[in-house]
Amino acid sequence: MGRKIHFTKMHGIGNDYIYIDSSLYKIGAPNAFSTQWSDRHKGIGSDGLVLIGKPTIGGADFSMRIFNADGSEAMMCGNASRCIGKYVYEKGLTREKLIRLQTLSGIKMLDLQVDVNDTVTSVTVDMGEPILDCPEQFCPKANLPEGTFVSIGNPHYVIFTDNVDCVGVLGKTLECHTAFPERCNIEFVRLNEDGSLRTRVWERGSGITMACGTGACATAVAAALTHRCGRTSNVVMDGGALHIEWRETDNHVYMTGPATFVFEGEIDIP
Ligand SMILES: N[C@@H](CCC[C@H](N)C(=O)O)C(=O)O
Repeated sequence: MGRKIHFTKMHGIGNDYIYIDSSLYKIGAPNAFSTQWSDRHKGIGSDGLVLIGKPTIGGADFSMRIFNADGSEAMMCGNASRCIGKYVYEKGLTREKLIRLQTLSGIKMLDLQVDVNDTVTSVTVDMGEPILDCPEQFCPKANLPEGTFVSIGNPHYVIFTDNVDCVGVLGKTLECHTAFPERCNIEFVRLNEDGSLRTRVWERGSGITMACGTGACATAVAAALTHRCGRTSNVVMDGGALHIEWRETDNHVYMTGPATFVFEGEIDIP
């Protein structure tokens, strides 16, 4: 017999996901549900599905699993991490403002900024250390535009170009390029006159999205490595901006930005 489950739609500067408290429901086939529910015509409409659960390891308060719109599971999601911080605090699942989130890429610390009305206005996420080594099978001689590979829980290839709108033409081809055996998220970036970084992103498994948190971190790291910026920068994506700091003292990347509730609903599952 079918049942109804409660979901919450949230976005982080336009990167929208369906959030489900998986401690309340058993979601047997999250990959298939992500594809079905993400459909913007026949489903709820989103860039993917996020399950918020109890941690399965010590030292964490909550856990996150993130599925792209094509059903593939990712190791990490920057925008969803911030949304989870707002979700667990404002829905009363915790009173803590420092939250340890278990992800497939390790435990991430969320630092919530809360106003006098007890509303979470922004969240800073310690995204950990960037990994700059290319994947083992990466073939530098492959026919790729020049770019910088940065992994920050998931893989990104950052291309500096004046024409960031080529995301629609090149994104899919580069995501699935033979240089990236596990596919890749692709960022097209232009340095603005004010020093900010205008970025358009093609996400592995979801296509063009309005923003990508890990993509913003990868962009900032690539810009610092190539001396286009210092160690702090504002990354401006289609849906808004994130502040990124690649801290010298611990080599960690810190991402700060908002998180927003959109609506709540119920959906039938078999
Ligand atoms: N939107 C995310 C990243 C989601 C996963 C990515 N598409 C992948 O497959 O690696 C973010 O905000 O970081």
